[in-house]
Amino acid sequence: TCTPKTFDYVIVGSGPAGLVIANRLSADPKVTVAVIEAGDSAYSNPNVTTLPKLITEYGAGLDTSVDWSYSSAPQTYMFNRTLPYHAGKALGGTTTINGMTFLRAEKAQIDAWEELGNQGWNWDSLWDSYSAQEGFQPPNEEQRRNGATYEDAAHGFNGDLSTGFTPYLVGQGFFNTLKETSEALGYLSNSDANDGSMRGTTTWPMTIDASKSIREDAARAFYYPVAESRPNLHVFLNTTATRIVFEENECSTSEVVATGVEVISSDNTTETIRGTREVIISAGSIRSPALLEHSGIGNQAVLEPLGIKTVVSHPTIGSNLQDQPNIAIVYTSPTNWTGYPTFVSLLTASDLFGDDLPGITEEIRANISVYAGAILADYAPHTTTLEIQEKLLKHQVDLIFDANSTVPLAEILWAPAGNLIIVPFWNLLPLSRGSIHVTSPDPLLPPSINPQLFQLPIDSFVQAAIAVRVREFFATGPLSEHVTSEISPGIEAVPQNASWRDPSWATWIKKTSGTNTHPVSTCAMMSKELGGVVDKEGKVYGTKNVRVVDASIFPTQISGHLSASVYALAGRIADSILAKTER
Ligand SMILES: Cc1cc2nc3c(=O)[nH]c(=O)nc-3n(C[C@H](O)[C@H](O)[C@H](O)COP(=O)(O)OP(=O)(O)OC[C@H]3O[C@@H](n4cnc5c(N)ncnc54)[C@H](O)[C@@H]3O)c2cc1C
Repeated sequence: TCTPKTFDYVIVGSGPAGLVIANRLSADPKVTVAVIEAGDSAYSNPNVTTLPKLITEYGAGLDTSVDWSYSSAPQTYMFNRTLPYHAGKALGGTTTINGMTFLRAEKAQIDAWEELGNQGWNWDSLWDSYSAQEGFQPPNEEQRRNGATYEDAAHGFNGDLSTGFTPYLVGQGFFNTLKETSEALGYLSNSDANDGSMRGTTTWPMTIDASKSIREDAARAFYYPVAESRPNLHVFLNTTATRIVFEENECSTSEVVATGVEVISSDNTTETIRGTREVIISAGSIRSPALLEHSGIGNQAVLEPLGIKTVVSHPTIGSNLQDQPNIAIVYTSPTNWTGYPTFVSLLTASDLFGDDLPGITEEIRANISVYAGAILADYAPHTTTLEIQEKLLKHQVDLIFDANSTVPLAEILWAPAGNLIIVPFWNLLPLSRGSIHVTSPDPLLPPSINPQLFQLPIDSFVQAAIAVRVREFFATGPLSEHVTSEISPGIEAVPQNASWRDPSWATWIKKTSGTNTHPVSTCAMMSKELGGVVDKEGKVYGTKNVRVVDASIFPTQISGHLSASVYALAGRIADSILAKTER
């Protein structure tokens, strides 16, 4: 049979965003949809489907065929280290390799998206999408005994995306030990972090189909169930989009019109897949800005030296990258722990800094202009202004450092494993800003990924403040009864009573941290005045029919894990595309 090459909608990328949009648009049999995906199907790939039974089994798909396996640019503020940077390359995108943690965001964070020029974007309106998509499978008795709790009001039960607790949840009383310790230290316990109030110690559900003990990636939720019944939905696998093709109109000064996407197939043939209504880019935070740049949409200072003609000038594309650093404290334990841990403490700035909060807040506020200057100095020329950068930082600081803020700033995972308790943790909301830009005219080469972790010293202070709290947990009963000694960083590297300002913390952190690979905001959805790349419906400013819909358009980083909110954001934008076509 002959494959059609003209569709109403062409979607690049089949991650959670691309597949939600494809699913929703192709529900109408009269509408034709193409999805272009550089990777292959991972339907029966055991590195993808198998649920880890132990934390050491986590990440089977990493650095295999379903991972782009990028590296970061050398990190100026981390002794010039280059960090591994994972991103999924398969039907299902990064949900085929991710940790499957299902945690949405803090309500105030999504409400704040509206303040950045996205009228109508707030927690309550996003909730419709969050809950309609979710098919929550409540925990069984054994899981409850091991710490799984939930609230009905925090979940949807009838959606396509199955969520639930791991069948291998660690027992041996670990969660109760953690919870009692957390409460002894004065932190909240949270019976369900998915209702917009994330703070506290809790267990998290995962994107899994608990009934089959299998990973619920984006394709399993939104593609395979409809694939056979929708001949109007066509997926091009092993096919890489190289640039957006525009209508030739030399004299037009108005919005450019996309007519399709140029692709290279696995057999190395180049062709154009035509989209008569829209081209939707869902290639993720790393490749969406790169694809726009290769198509001539971007910052002229980046494009011109590579010989790429600027079709639409967009100085901020690829800038504003926000990612998180990840590091672990490790203790030995006399107990031999088995099972898969999904235990977390989410702490706010006041939980972290306690009595130091007013002082550090004052220091941060006094330095906003300095921070903005440092960010600008690391950006490509002419990206944004000091005034706008200050405004964006102030918006973030207000959310996090207000004395009554409920926004989690720290995520601490508790992972008992064999005779160890491993505790990865991260500053959820760094103020540092990085960038992703193409460095070659060859669209098959990956862009330079530069998260600029620890560009601003405040970010390592936050990371150190978390570390101090983790040590306090281990020194407090009943958790203290389950550990013998600290093996990372160890008191030789960081003295036992080192405060968060102690330089030994900063040294260890910068020498040892990796990235948490939660990149967002490289094509931010914000008002044009603030340097937004897309409007509140994902449409790229200056184009008639190009949208970006994926994690790259998050206006800000969030305290949840990203996939739940990527699904919901895509669902909401699908609503607005459908509402337009019905008009
Ligand atoms: C190691 C790791 C662990 C994570 N753990 C969690 C977790 O536990 N919970 C959670 O919620 N989130 C987690 N995340 C984050 C989450 O999975 C991603 O944020 C989310 O999948 C992003 O969705 P997306 O649609 O924006 O892009 P992606 O899921 O990255 O999808 C983009 C797709 O586009 C394709 N593509 C890119 N360029 C092109 C091109 N030019 N042509 C054709 N196709 C292209 C890619 O191959 C990919 O399939 C994790 C991420 C990583 C890397």
